[in-house]
Order: sequence, then C-alpha cells, then structure tokens
Amino acid sequence: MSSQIKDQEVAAQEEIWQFILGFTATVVVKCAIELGIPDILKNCESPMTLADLVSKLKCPESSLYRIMRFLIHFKVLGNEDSPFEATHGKDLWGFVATNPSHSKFYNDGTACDARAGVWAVIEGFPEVFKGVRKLVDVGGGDGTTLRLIVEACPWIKGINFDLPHVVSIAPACVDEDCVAILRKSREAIPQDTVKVIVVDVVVGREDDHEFKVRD
Ligand SMILES: C[S@@+](CC[C@H](N)C(=O)[O-])C[C@H]1O[C@@H](n2cnc3c(N)ncnc32)[C@H](O)[C@@H]1O
Repeated sequence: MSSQIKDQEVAAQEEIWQFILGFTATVVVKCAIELGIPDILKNCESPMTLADLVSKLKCPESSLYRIMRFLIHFKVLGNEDSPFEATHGKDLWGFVATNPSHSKFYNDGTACDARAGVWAVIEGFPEVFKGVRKLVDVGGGDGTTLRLIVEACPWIKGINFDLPHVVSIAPACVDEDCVAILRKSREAIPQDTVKVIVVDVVVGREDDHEFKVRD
C-alpha cells in the first residue's frame, strides 16, 4: 500500500472516530459544570491539588483525574502561564541556568532516559544513520545520545548543540558548536545529504497517531 493511500486511510479513520466520539467534549464539559468544578477553582484561595478536589467533590479520583486531564488538554481549563513559570518567575531553562545542582539533576535525568531509549532508534532504524557524516544533536544535553550514536556509527562526526551552561560541563568527548554554525549548516549543506532526525513524543498533534521517523 502506498504511503499516500495509507495516510488517506488513517485520516478517514480519524474522521470516523470523530463522528463516533465527537460528543465526548460536550459531555465532559457538562459533567464538569454539573460538578461545579469551574466555580470551585475560581473561588479557591490557593492552588488545589487533585486530592483536594476529590475530597471536596467526593468523586472517585481516577474519574476526576481523567476529566481534569481532558479539560486541561483541550484548554477548557488552564492558565496562560505554565505552572512552572508562575512558581519560579522564569521558564525551566532560565531556572536551571542559575541553579547548577538542578541543572545537573535535569541533565543526569535526560541522559538516563537517553541511555534507555536511544538504542530503539539505533537498532530499530539503522537506515537513518546511513550516509550521515556529521550529526548535530539539537538540545543534546550532556551529549549522551550523541555519544551512543557515534559509538555505534563511528563514521559519524557528532556536534552537541545546547545551552552554554549545559555544554560547558558536558563530557568533552563530543564536539561542541554554536548556534551560528547550526543555522548556517542548514542553509549550506545540500538537501540530499542532510538529515534532520527528531526523536520525541508528540502529543496533541494531527499526526500523533503513529510513531514516525522523518528525514
Ligand atoms: C528534554 S532535554 C533533551 C536532552 C537530550 N536531547 C536527551 O534526549 O537526552 C532538552 C534540552 O534542550 C536544551 N535547550 C533548551 N533551550 C535551548 C536553546 N534555546 N538552545 C539550545 N538548547 C536548548 C536544554 O538545555 C536541554 O538539554
């Protein structure tokens, strides 16, 4: 089956599911209003946890969790500022830049995640690395992902691109580079010899129904 026909079939399936389950949003919002959730949140004096809401409404926690997740995901409820920014007065990257211990904690966590997950890409999709001579890991943290890839594919030259406070303490076995080189390389290198490899979890996007590898 051609990928175009497959995409059309997936789109058609999504449309059918939309017809079948399209009533869900209306029902969840009705349920939230009947429970009085918007009023409770509007009138509370300090931030409420899910447990606070459960004890106030005497609802099963798992059901209330699903209702709240739905309302927040579809932006029926929510703040303009992220909770993190509201608490710390800056975004996560600004915060870790001035908190070295938190930065290390964060980098060690993402490195741990990379050690567990990057093999799925190296072993599951080895073809994406064929013909790649230089690989820039954008937001590559302490370089763990890049190091594993370069070890498995020694023909690749790795460039770890991240914020100065992260790159400055990353182990030195990967090359470091700067924003200008990254921007220029995208313009300068011929399209047929460049691959941008994105490995991430995508939530709430039209094409989030499949795990895709894109060049
Ligand atoms: C979720 S972590 C990913 C870490 C790594 N790629 C991995 O999978 O283990 C996102 C990374 O993006 C970096 N980052 C955030 N803003 C950035 C920016 N403006 N320029 C470069 N890197 C940035 C952070 O420092 C962090 O290391």
